[in-house]
Amino acid sequence: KGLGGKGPQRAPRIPSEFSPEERVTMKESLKGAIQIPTVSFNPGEYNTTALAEFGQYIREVFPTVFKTSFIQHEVVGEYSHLFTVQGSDPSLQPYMLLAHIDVVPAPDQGWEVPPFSGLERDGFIYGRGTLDNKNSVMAILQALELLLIRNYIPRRSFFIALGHDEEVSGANGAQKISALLQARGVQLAFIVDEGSFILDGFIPSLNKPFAMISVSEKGSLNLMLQVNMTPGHSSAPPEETSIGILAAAVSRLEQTPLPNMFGSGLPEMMLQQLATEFSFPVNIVFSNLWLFGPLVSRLMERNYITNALVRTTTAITMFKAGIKVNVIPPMAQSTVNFRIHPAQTVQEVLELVKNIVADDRVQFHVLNAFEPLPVSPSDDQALGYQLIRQTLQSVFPEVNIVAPGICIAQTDSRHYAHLTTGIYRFNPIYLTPQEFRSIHGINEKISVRNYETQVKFIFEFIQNADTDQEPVSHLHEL
Ligand SMILES: CCCCCCCC/C=C\CCCCCCCC(=O)N[C@@H](Cc1ccccc1)C(=O)O
Ligand SMILES: [Zn+2]
Ligand SMILES: [Zn+2]
Repeated sequence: KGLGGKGPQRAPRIPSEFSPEERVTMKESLKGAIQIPTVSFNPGEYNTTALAEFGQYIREVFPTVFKTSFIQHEVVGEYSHLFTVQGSDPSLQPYMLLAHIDVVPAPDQGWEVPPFSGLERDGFIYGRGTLDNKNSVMAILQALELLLIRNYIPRRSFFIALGHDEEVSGANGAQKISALLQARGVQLAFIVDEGSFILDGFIPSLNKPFAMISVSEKGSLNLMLQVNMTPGHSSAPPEETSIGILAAAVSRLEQTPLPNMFGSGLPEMMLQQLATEFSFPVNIVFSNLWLFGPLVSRLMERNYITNALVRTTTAITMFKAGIKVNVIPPMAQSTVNFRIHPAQTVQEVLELVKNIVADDRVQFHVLNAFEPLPVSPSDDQALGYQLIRQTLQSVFPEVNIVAPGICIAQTDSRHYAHLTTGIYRFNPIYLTPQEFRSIHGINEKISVRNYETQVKFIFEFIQNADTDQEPVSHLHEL
């Protein structure tokens, strides 16, 4: 399976071995990046001082990247960065590596060390952005810097796009870079972005980690529900108030999960691929989903993470109402954030929601919506997927399970969907459920070892992508 054949004569491969000094520089550079608080608060509302400082910082720590003649660097939307690395063989279709330099806010409360300190403790570097997503920003540039120092010249061109507002929609970063590339007529072989990991301990009876490469991404719908009622004196209240009506409506939504879509796509494919790794009887259950599908589907619902894989989720995220203690509230508003399963559309979700609320007094306002992303290929012919597999095999020989999955959050890659059919969301680092909770949470941290291996992975990946071989089909014997 995978990439085959021996290509024509080419430059010798550069081994992914780093000196002790390089390893120290690598981790210190990441710490410095964490110390710059590139926080996004709201669309258009960022720490612009920090973003500008970050632009200077990468120039300082990756000087070779910035002075190499075959690399063009452009600042887009004021703070995002686009690198065009010109390969020596124009017949090879370019690809793109994505990451984002902004982070979500991190109040000090609850952190073992201040979130923008970048402190190292017990082999871990702490801080906002260590997993989401300065690790990728720095690892991509670090791997390229180290390759260039070793006189590497790529055969296949590639882009590196570093957005500055992914955490608040990507409208000024990724969307502008995407428009620029489209205007230049760029079509990409594939994209690699954040969005999944080598998952360790997510499935109770699976005792080994597995790499989940997300080949699709959930959509979203932010819906504002509003109820207007005539205001008046609270001493003679009406039977129902705008608050009561709206609270009942959102409660109905919370109590009525949208349909379980298990049976229509990727999670089943993932479990089938994992089946042989489980012991009896789980292996039998997962390899016979035609029979045990309903049982597995119910089990998936029980855990809040696997639940997010099988259905469109409903999260009531905002509620606003009332103006004074003794005034019947004229208006109540609530925002509900739906994450749409790839087997559904925005319109279908909207219809379902209206039927659940079933109250004409509730008005619906779509604040914004994004359709789920198409499923990228993960077969033997899929270059991006196969390159990730191949690189995993050499950098993580202990990880022998690779499966396609769904990204339950949204990534900047969605803004580039018209440039390629192959979008792969994968960070080459181990992640436990506890570490998953630290993303946007507290005590986000990365082990120095994990970070070094991420650099190694990208160092290898860039070289692997120089193949001119199309992935070969696996010949099945009859
Ligand atoms: C059986 C196996 C279980 C597997 C479970 C899956 C485990 C999940 C692993 C990784 C998911 C991490 C995702 C990291 C990417 C986070 C990206 C993000 O936060 N995006 C924002 C973007 C956004 C969108 C709209 C407005 C503002 C920001 C998001 O989705 O909210
Ligand atoms: Zn992110
Ligand atoms: Zn994030």
